[in-house]
Amino acid sequence: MAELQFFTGTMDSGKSTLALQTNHNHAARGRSGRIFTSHDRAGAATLSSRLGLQHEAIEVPEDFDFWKYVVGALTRGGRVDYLICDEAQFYTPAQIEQLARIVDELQIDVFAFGILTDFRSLMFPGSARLVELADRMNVLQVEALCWCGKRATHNARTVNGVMVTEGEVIVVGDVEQQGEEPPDVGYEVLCRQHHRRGLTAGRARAVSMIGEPLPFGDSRL
Ligand SMILES: Nc1ncnc2c1ncn2[C@@H]1O[C@H](COP(=O)(O)OP(=O)(O)O)[C@@H](O)[C@H]1O
Ligand SMILES: Cc1cn([C@H]2C[C@H](O)[C@@H](COP(=O)(O)O)O2)c(=O)[nH]c1=O
Repeated sequence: MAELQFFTGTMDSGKSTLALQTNHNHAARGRSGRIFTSHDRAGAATLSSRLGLQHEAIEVPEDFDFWKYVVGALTRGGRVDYLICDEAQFYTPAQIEQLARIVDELQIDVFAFGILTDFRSLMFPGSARLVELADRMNVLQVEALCWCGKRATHNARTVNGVMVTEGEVIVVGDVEQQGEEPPDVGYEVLCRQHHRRGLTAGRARAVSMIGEPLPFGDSRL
């Protein structure tokens, strides 16, 4: 039986790497797949992983119709065994419904990868529909970590190094690496407590460097 599977985790938890590995393993067994993505950091029509791998992909704009695309490919005599769908948080709920229909009516496996919540910790509409419709939901095993060492569960956005909670939902960007200058718009993965309190690594560092003795010790961070 074909399945709609949703692989989710914070930014930088290995989703795109897993998407490329999944494609590799299925293709190595002679299965024929199609790779889709939307707004990848590496540019349009590319699925890229921070481990350095990348693959050509089909870009998914808002008006793209998965059902029409797959039925068209099959009608022209093509073979489609599975779909890899990266950055699925950016797909519309209607597109997620098309993916579920492809699984049910065409018996084609769909592997979708994406983050669950945006920088405000609200679900992306596409991810919410995936949670509602997926046969199986898998949380990535490699834990991305908050600066405090706890498992990171939330994606924070920073503008000039300061965490923000207002702005456009879609802004392509990357997590900052240690020691790097903060970019104009960047992201940082945090535990819930530090996301809720707006306490990024940079702010925690600044607070702990204030000369005055802290009334409650470091525990207030
Ligand atoms: N230099 C590195 N050495 C080993 N692992 C790395 C390195 N750089 C990134 N990674 C791994 O790659 C993961 C990010 O992979 P990626 O597929 O781009 O994530 P996602 O698609 O979830 O944002 C990191 O969590 C880390 O485990
Ligand atoms: C939280 C959040 C993220 N984005 C963007 C930033 C990146 O370009 C992608 C996530 O990619 P990754 O492979 O999972 O690292 O999403 C956004 O547009 N809006 C947000 O709120």
